[in-house]
Amino acid sequence: MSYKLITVPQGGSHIKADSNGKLEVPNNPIIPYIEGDGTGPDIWKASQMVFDAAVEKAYGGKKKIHWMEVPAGEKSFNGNGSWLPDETIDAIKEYRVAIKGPLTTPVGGGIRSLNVALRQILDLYQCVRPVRWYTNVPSPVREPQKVNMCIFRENTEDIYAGIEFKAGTEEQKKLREFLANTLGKKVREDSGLGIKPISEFGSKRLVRAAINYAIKNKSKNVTIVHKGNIMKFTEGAFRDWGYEVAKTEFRDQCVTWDECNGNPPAGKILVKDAIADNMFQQALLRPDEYEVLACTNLNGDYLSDALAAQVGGLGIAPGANIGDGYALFEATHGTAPKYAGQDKVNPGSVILSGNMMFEYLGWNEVVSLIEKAFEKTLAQKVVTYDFARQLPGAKEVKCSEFAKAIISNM
Ligand SMILES: NC(=O)C1=CN([C@@H]2O[C@H](COP(=O)(O)OP(=O)(O)OC[C@H]3O[C@@H](n4cnc5c(N)ncnc54)[C@H](OP(=O)(O)O)[C@@H]3O)[C@@H](O)[C@H]2O)C=CC1
Ligand SMILES: O=C(O)CCC(=O)C(=O)O
Ligand SMILES: [Mg+2]
Repeated sequence: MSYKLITVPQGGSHIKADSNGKLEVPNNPIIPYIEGDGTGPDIWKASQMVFDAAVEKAYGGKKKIHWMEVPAGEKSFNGNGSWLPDETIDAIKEYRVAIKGPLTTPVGGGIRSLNVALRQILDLYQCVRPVRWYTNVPSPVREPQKVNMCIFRENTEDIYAGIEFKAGTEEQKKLREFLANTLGKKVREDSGLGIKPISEFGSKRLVRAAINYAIKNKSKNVTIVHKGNIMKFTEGAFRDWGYEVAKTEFRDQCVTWDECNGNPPAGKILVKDAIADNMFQQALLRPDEYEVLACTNLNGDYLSDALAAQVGGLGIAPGANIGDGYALFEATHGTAPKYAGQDKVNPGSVILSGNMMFEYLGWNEVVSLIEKAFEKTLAQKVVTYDFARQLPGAKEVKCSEFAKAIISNM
């Protein structure tokens, strides 16, 4: 495909998929990236430095990523008048695997989230966010080493579908009148209205992905997180469809809580559920009893930041948006705008998101190099401001310096 806004790097090749959907990764893949808004450019620069150094170190020049910038967000709007050009979507589809920095979403008006739009348009239905603790990282809990969970957040539905009507508008009036006259449900005249779609298809494919991950990683349990006592036909249905997947598609591998009273036979994955508010306290009080969490979109969003806090904060919270044959890696956090341009924030989040990308590509030598060098740098107490402010004896470094320290530890 030819592009007007995007320069395709010379010397790179496409990542392809075979007829079973298995990725075929060349030694010189072209990988699209979005540097992001706010602190995005600082973090991206630092992360890219680490990725290139790790690939060079692991393969001595035999493999190399050909990075291809694709426009999105403020930089794109200022350059070409579009927040999210079609070319960006086309390029991510064409090249299959991409990585991005955070993009700003205004509150209460203005454009809808570009981050959410990318997930929906590309049908990246799994938001995968692993949460674990690293030695020396300051944490507000006594035993952060007990936190080792992976959030699977449904990424395309729920209130993120963007079906909302502002109070005082003609659309709101029509919907309110329909609710009152046809369905007998009255809401206050001055209400904003939102619709929360949760489908059987969307719920089942997310829970299926979570259970497959649990099988692959030998996890002992999968918890379906929902608010089904209050939102019976959305959150409650998510729970029921989740159990249905476990019982019908993974009968040999899973046992549900009800079937074994919480004591699964050896070798079986325990599938249980938790009402979301309880899940937040369970995560603090009994974190080691939870490994994989399958969540609706909003619950997963809230839980992501809360769990990240338990292991030190958003500065090292990685993530991936994954669909069938396509993936877009990105940190859990946003643009942290007050630190923009200061070369200050922790790039660990994007570095670890990149490491999830290398795992997805099967470049395991790079994964291991980055992981070990990252751990070693933290062990030396060389950290950015977020950890330095709570870590006695720490050496505080800038975002770029943290990246250089990781490279020197490879
Ligand atoms: N996927 C995406 O692109 C996302 C985009 N956003 C968007 O980002 C914007 C800002 O959102 P906001 O709610 O402030 O949340 P942010 O995640 O941007 O920041 C919240 C706080 O988290 C800490 N933090 C975030 N990133 C880092 C980092 N790399 N290193 C160290 N600390 C970090 C900072 O804490 P402290 O102040 O304590 O130093 C920061 O003030 C909004 O427009 C929002 O919509 C939000 C989430 C995801
Ligand atoms: O798109 C946004 O601005 C926020 C998204 C978000 O918080 C998330 O995906 O965790
Ligand atoms: Mg969030």
